[in-house]
Amino acid sequence: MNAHYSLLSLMPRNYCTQRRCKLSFSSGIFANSSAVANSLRSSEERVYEVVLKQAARVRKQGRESALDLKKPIESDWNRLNEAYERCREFCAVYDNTFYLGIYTCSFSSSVCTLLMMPELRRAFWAISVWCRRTDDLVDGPNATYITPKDLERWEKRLTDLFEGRPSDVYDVALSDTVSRYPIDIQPFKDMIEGMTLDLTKSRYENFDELYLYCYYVAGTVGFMSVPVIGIAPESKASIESVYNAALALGIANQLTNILRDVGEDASRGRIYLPQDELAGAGLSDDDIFHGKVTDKWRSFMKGQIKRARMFYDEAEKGVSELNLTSRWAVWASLLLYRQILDAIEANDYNNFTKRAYVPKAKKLLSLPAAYGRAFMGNSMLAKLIMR
Ligand SMILES: CC(C)=CCC/C(C)=C/CC/C(C)=C/CC/C(C)=C/COP(=O)(O)OP(=O)(O)O
Repeated sequence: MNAHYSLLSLMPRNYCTQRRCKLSFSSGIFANSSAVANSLRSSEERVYEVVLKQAARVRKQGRESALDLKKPIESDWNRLNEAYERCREFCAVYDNTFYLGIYTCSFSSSVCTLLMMPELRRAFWAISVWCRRTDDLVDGPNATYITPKDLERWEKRLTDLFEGRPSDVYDVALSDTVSRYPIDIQPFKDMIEGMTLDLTKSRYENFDELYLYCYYVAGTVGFMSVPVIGIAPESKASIESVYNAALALGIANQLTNILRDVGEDASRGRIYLPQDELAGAGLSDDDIFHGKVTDKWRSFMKGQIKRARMFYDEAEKGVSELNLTSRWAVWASLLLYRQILDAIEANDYNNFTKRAYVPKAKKLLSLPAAYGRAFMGNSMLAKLIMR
């Protein structure tokens, strides 16, 4: 394990890799194979390149939410308002979803959306709609008919809208959003890549593979969001560190999602848990398909939950660097989604037949807690009161 550490720390500039390495290895549960460490480096390196690319773009256009208030001609305003309104309606229909949890938050899209400024909300609606439509290609009613070729077409549409040639009303809104904020196309392309994986892959050999998948389907959302939210003008943090935290939140959310949905995914023949770690815990695919909660399973789950929490801890470091106006919403989504892990524990790790969920009352209680974190900062006192 130490050898992997030093190998990884030899890499120049790679703040992310070294930090993530700690995240992945410090619990000591995932450190038994050099193949894991080597491939871990490659996934993280790949993702870190996106962090650098995004940070360079933000540096060029400004750290704060770079809302470009250029006024289009009046008829465009109407067209745009109509497009954003359609996105809002679309999001309302998908009320229970988590995409950009900061405004959907599963229990009431309106509550968390209201925590955001109106312009930001519109941008998030547009991004959410695109993410949801992308996800629906492989998870929606037509999923069985979707081929990699269709995803290629979807990517072509994406390029078009980034170049100002939207194909439909939802794309009109997103095309406007990406022209106003320093949003790079790469996370969007990567999300499509994640959907391609969902079409072709139902097992993940090790955490390195899973990490990349989590980046594709959820870390990307963090990269799409921060350019809209913006970094607080008073923040001294590097842009890269804020993007790392955003990435960590996406990964944490997705890991939580995976741990919550083990039974549901298994019923579709999918296992998103690292195969080598399952084997290391003396578990097999069959154990998952049979869905029996044993001590082996509990102990395996404890390790997985511990790792997810480490990603949340990593994410926490960046939330306070975001623009104050949106911090509350991000805290709310973080605190809410993290509680799903507590719910899995409360279910005695039965994520085969029991869905872990956070009761409404608890969710509501998270809002003042999030408010405290956002406005009282990260002090020990705030943490104690607000947990
Ligand atoms: C921390 C910092 C610096 C910034 C925040 C950056 C943000 C907003 C990151 C959010 C990332 C995010 C919300 C990713 C979505 C991940 C996810 C698990 C999506 C799953 O969605 P659904 O499958 O609809 O979930 P539910 O099944 O729970 O409805």
